[in-house]
Amino acid sequence: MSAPRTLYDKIWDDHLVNSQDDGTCLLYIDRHLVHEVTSPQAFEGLRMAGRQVRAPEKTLAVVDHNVPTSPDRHLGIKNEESRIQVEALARNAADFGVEYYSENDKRQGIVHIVGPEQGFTLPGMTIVCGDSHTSTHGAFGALAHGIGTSEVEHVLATQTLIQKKAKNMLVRVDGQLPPGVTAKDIILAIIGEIGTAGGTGHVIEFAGEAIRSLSMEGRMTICNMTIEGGARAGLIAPDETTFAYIKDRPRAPKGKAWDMALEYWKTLNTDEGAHYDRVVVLDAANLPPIVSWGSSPEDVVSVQGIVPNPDEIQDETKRASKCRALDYMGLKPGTKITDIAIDRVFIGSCTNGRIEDLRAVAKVVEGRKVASTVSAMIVPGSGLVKEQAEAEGLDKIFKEAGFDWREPGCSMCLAMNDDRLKPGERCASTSNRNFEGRQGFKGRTHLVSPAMAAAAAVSGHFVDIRDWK
Ligand SMILES: CC(C)[C@H](C(=O)O)[C@@H](O)C(=O)O
Ligand code: SF4
Repeated sequence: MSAPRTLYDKIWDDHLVNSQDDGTCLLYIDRHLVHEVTSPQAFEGLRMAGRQVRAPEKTLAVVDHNVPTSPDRHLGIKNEESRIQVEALARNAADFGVEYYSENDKRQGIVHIVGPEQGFTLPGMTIVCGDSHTSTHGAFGALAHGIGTSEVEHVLATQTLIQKKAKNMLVRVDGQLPPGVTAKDIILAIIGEIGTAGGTGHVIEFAGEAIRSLSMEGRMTICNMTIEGGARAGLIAPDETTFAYIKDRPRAPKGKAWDMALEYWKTLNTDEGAHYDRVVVLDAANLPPIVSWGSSPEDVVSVQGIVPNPDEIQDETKRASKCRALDYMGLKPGTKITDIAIDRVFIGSCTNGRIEDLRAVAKVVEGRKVASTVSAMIVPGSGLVKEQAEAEGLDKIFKEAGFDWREPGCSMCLAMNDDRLKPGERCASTSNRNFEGRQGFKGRTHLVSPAMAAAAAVSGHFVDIRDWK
């Protein structure tokens, strides 16, 4: 009998091409997603060396960060820098024979929403993208790493990646989530607990009853933000929920190939007695809706809580950084979270820009109006999410409530396009990062779930979604 292995160990072993005495390994890569921000130099490197893309059929390119989300974008991208980046990806994809979704293709969207949607992301695979939130794909039981531009070039040229094996960490979430509490609240609570460096050097596997009960969309939200907890990747073992999501997707295996794949996928779970280097346990039943108050995703508190007082922090450096965060956020210790008024609402991103997120928003805002003091936008994560939402009439609910209904892209998640906060503006956002300037120079971001963002849009301040009638 071989030693019991974790899910991470198994995927790793199945992809190991070479391993050196110092731990340096070469991994085979099954899927490579490419976006416009981190790929131009990589393609340029290939061109200069006279090399080809080794496996174009395992590579998929899509524009997301720089695309405008205004309805007139088919008329062309006005911002010159953005236009140049987008055009470069279109040209590189054509030159190297890589499939490409332009901003006018309805399959276009945020790279981490497009991969799963197309069935390009499958269990047991190694998946890379020049983007930190590649961890999202771990929701399918795939080992998904964000990589840098020089690694993008390496994968394009060789379909392999140089890696050292990470440690195994288990985050088990027991019990059932109370009504109104979501996957977003689970992951924000976990990061609050372990800190943004808590997962450093580890791949985190999420397990437990609460994780098993989540839809694929919720699981993607969890794995998406694993990277904010410092981990190298997030993983959730595939199960019937996973297989049902994948079946009949355009790129999913069909017929006999499906049966064979399914047989393999069912082996993708951690063996009884396998060793984890670290284990964290959380109880879902005790989780409240969570709101971030600072400029790091670990700065979180219950919606029923108050802005914390940094004076109570022992460590001097940490105290100084939290004081700075409060100053940046324009908040005073002791302020009730529900007393914080907001100016903007952003619903979207690869964390929470999928159809279930939009349904959750529609449920909260149907028949109501966005507060007169708030400007709110909803940005579907892909053209297919947009199409589905419109087929269900969600766009009408949003527009009647006073939301701006946009075209798909990263949008105000990171303000690399026209969507951004003005200095001092305070935003309830369903995205994953609240760093200084993330949503615009001097913009103030509070990370929340879609339902919490929707309720804040209507109320003009944070409210406890559990009290929503
Ligand atoms: C632009 C890109 C490289 C970046 C990332 O790596 O995550 C972005 O997607 C982000 O969310 O900050
Ligand atoms: S939506 Fe935000 S987090 Fe996701 S890839 Fe785009 S910029 Fe990065």
